[in-house]
Amino acid sequence: MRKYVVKCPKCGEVQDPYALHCKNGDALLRTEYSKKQIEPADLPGIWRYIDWLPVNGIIEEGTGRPVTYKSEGFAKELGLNDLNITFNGYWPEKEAFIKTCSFKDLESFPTMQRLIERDEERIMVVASAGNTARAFAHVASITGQKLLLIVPKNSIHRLWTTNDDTSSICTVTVEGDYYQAIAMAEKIAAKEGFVSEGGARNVARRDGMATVMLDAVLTTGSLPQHYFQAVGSGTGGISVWEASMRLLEDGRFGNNMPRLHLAQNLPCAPLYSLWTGMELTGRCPEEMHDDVLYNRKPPYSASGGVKDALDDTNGIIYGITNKEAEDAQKLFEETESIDILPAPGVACAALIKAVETGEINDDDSIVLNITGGGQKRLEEDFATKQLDVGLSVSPEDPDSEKKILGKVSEFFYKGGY
Ligand SMILES: Cc1ncc(COP(=O)(O)O)c(C=O)c1O
Repeated sequence: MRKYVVKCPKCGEVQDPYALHCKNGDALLRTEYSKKQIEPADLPGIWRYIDWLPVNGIIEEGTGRPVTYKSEGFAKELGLNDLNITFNGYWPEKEAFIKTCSFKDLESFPTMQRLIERDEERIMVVASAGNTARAFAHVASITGQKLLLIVPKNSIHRLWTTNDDTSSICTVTVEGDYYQAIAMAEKIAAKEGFVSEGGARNVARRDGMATVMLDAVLTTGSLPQHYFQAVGSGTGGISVWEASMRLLEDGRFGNNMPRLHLAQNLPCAPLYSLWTGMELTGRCPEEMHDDVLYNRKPPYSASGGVKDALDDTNGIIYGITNKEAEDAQKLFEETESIDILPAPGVACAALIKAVETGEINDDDSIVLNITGGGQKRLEEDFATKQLDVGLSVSPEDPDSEKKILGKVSEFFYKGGY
């Protein structure tokens, strides 16, 4: 029996396991695993959840995974009795070993493993506002897979690594925002010799992020009533919804579909705007607490996308101001004694808001996804180095594609391709 099939949730047709689109429409394809009850494996990192990852082997160096623990400090501050934190980052005292300090490693490792299983020789193209690029650079520096990163110029401070060998990574910056980096990456990925990692449409990325809910539920023993996360594309929200469906079918963790509480950073909050119908104006992404949360084209209305996830879970989206996010981040860091990235500060603020508005009760079971943290903690243990930028292009430059292809040829093939 096959370990899994990739199916369209709308038309029900089984598709090629590596397909990114349904032949019959725009739905996000979904993995269906033969094994209906998950058994944690004695493997490092997220591979512990290999039963529900669309891979057959593992990358052993990928030892990071989400770690769930019951909050005391932050919970007490908010008056909550069952707040569980799923921490994605570096915090060895809690056995958290994600060395890029964000949950994007949960996506990059299974995606890379699938490329290996497919004997993929082409150059993988990744567009990112920073944390995703760092996660893909990390795994590529381990496996040696050729990687072209396309990132907005103002995100380069996030492109650091703890690994020495970065010879398989070519980095290009775009003078523009994340959307312009995505648009450029799409053009390059469509050319011969390149492969796109697929973004929200890649089941390996989503099932990798789904391990947040798997870890939370296997640690606490039951599906939570509420799940909080800061979102840009909302892919993490879709992923935990899909994980919850599998856990419901598993049958051992209760009958409760967790309610999604997604949080966006105002005023640059396209998902919040789509969901509320409210028009927002502001200088985006400059005016944000964390610009990794700005995605101008999130997968909202496609079948199996963010809207379906919210509808099915009676979900809610919060609009969070910079001040609210800053205060919440500070409170979390002080009460839990670990540094976190700015993005999860937005999720912390949403949780505070939910308590204040009565969306949740003191005794409700809650999972708070800290999507990134421990960077300061990591710097105590490891030296980090910035990735070199090979080229900078402007989206207005009609020769930008040509320049990127020239750079790639020089970087990987010494100009000979
Ligand atoms: C730390 C962190 N949290 C949350 C998000 C939002 O994730 P998504 O765009 O999948 O919704 C990102 C995106 O890059 C991130 O880096």
